[in-house]
Amino acid sequence: MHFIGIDVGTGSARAGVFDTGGRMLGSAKHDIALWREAGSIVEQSSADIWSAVCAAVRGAMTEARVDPASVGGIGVDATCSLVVVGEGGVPLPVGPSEDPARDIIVWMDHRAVEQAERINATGASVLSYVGGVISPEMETPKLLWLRENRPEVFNAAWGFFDLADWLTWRLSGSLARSSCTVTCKWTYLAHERRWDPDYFRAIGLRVLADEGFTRIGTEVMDPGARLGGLTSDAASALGLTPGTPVAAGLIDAHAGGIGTVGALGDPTGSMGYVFGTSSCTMTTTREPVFVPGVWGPYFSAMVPGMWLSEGGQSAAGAAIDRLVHLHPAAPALTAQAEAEGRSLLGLLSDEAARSAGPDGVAALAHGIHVVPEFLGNRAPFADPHARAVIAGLGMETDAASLVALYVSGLCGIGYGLRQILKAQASRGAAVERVMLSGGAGQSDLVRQLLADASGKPVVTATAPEPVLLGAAILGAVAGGAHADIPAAMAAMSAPARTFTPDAATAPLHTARFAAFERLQATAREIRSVELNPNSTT
Ligand SMILES: Nc1ncnc2c1ncn2[C@@H]1O[C@H](COP(=O)(O)OP(=O)(O)O)[C@@H](O)[C@H]1O
Ligand SMILES: O=C(CO)[C@H](O)[C@H](O)COP(=O)(O)O
Repeated sequence: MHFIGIDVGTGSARAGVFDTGGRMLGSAKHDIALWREAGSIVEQSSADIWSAVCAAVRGAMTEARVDPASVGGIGVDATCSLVVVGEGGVPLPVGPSEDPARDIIVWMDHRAVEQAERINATGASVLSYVGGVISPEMETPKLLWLRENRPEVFNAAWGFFDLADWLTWRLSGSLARSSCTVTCKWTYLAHERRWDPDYFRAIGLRVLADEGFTRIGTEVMDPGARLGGLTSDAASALGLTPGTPVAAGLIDAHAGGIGTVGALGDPTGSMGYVFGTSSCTMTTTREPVFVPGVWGPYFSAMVPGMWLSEGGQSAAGAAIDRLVHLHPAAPALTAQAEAEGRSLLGLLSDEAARSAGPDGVAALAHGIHVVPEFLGNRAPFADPHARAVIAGLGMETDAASLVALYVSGLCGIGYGLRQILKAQASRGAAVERVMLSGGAGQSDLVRQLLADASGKPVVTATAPEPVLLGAAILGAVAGGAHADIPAAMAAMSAPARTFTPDAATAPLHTARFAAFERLQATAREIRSVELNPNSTT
């Protein structure tokens, strides 16, 4: 039997065909469109994503050369973006472009910062299950924005979906939501199996409670639960067999967690770290752990029956990309990388590995320090207004100085991880290791640097695409090949290599981490002075 995993990231849709042991037999990837506009607006199209998914599944099946009749289950993960559709799934325009094709407010869209602030000011009790502070990246502030700014669209909407739930609806016709999506992004209380109507009434979304939550989900299933079978329409679009089991889905980061944290047995000692456009830290606990500024604790949001604490940064791979493009050597090195069939970041990673001397890679940073918070701090400060800080730049324009900037940015990502590990450990959620996945964590240089900067062993998976594997694990459980998610994780995932923190570079990282925290705190202080100029006199 075979299983298909579908992973919709920010930049592309991927699909992979796996066997019961978790071996990937074929995969394919298709880019997806993204519109950015002033006002922190970032939008996508569900129709475009659906075509990319269909093309990716067909491509993966062709490469795997397996019979569609042998596909025993399909699992899906996607970014936690908000899809807004009218009756029967007709796309509705979520933004000022009025383009109905643009029916998705992307997770990183920060248009609802003010709504999030107002929601936080209510002090509603559900907030203690999102780290104490709701983020503008979550869905209820975005729904409130829609209601206040585009009431005709809000009123006309037949359904509001997290992208993974929209995809499982498109595949199976089931309107059931995943306990992952609604718990992490919509304030569903999975530990009590209910919405809190008082919350919706208090924040200005009374209508959703009054209508019995029909537009945001009345049936909630654990990830991996069988939602139904592939509809004939979906089957013909994907080239698969109608009736193939479809599983309740996951947010993409959580699929990365499922694809990695069970590889060494008990998931509670291992933090899943998904390093893609954003970064996500996924920590599983048996009991709820309340860490201010770290999202959760969420029940049954990743491993069913367990609790999850989720941290990370809104811009991670995207922050490194932005950082290196600020440097004057970036255009020439991009052209060189393209001519060599590499990406600029791939070239910089190779160059850093080649140039590192006995003092280690971090020494290449040459006194440059970066707090890469271009899109705010998700955890542990839950501060969407935070911005990046770069200290120590000179007039250099050569390739070595660009490598130095790249390495400093990666160190900053690692120190952000260290800060989250520290905050969680202080509340009783310490972990022994970090299980890495995501497109930005593919090079050994990045892996070692993350271990050195965070101070924790970094473990990679044998799966070339652990996020896709996590999605396929859902399909395997829905298809009955494994009894439950822990059994499927044990059978389908395995550790590959461990990158142990290098003791020789530990003092340098300790010093750089102190500088990181100092710069971060200073930037926070400067912002507060700007906001209250009279407070210093
Ligand atoms: N060598 C590298 N060093 C740092 N970041 C990288 C490297 N290679 C890729 N990235 C970053 O990884 C991200 C893509 O990862 P991926 O998991 O494919 O993203 P997503 O799932 O969010 O679409 C991009 O933001 C890119 O800048
Ligand atoms: O918010 C998230 C998880 O809760 C993710 O960061 C978001 O879904 C985007 O993921 P990616 O960086 O892999 O595209």
